[in-house]
Amino acid sequence: MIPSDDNTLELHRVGLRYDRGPEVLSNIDLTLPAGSFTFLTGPSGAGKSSLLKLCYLSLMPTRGLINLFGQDVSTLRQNQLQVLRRRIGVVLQDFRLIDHLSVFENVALPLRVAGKPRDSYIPDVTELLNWVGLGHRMNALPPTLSGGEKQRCAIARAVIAKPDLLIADEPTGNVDPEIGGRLLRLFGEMNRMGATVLIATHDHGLIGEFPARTVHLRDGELHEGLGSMVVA
Ligand SMILES: Nc1ncnc2c1ncn2[C@@H]1O[C@H](COP(=O)(O)OP(=O)(O)OP(=O)(O)O)[C@@H](O)[C@H]1O
Repeated sequence: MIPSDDNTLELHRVGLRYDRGPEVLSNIDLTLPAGSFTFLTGPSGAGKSSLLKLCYLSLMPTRGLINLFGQDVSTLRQNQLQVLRRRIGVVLQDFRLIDHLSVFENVALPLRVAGKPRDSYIPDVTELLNWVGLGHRMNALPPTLSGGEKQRCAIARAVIAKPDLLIADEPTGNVDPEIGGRLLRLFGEMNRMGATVLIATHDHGLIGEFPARTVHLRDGELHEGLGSMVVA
């Protein structure tokens, strides 16, 4: 399989249920064009995290089609899905940091997994950690970090390998507005470099500061919000 250069994500009439429960997502049609920036909003329990899981290929839909980077994901084998997943940067609400690795090693992990030699990435990881305000915590272990520091570490790890698709679930939930604005600029920078960006947030202040397409989930159904734009 030759991975496509088209960073588009398309969901067509997608439905999701957990086990034998009710459908938590119904008939979702969503296209994130290559290089677009989109906010996902909706009340608690509406299905935002579930929708993101479909987008970063942690779950497969129970019906409908998902096309990512030009590939129908239902036709791919596990190793092919793994190749696609490496092109996705993900920030989750529970951070998923590796407790026995330092902040530096957590952030460097995607580059290590990609086979990059350590010497080649030390400057980039150091610069990014300084930028997110974690330069002084580089050697700390995650359990000793505050919630906001963990969040910034998770964001740095998600963007270090310059992903083609960047997905974040409430990425500014634990930081003050100033840091939140700074992190959002980092997502904007990734977007400018070509990444397709999808951010789930309750933070309307953040959306107001950064006008972009907003889609709204309510009772498992998607509604289009503001107009669409690519962040310039
Ligand atoms: N692993 C699971 N097994 C069964 N049901 C689940 C599972 N995960 C989520 N759900 C259900 O799916 C629905 C949507 O949950 P989801 O976490 O996607 O919503 P959300 O919009 O992200 O909520 P929040 O804003 O509170 O994080 C809820 O009814 C939830 O109980």
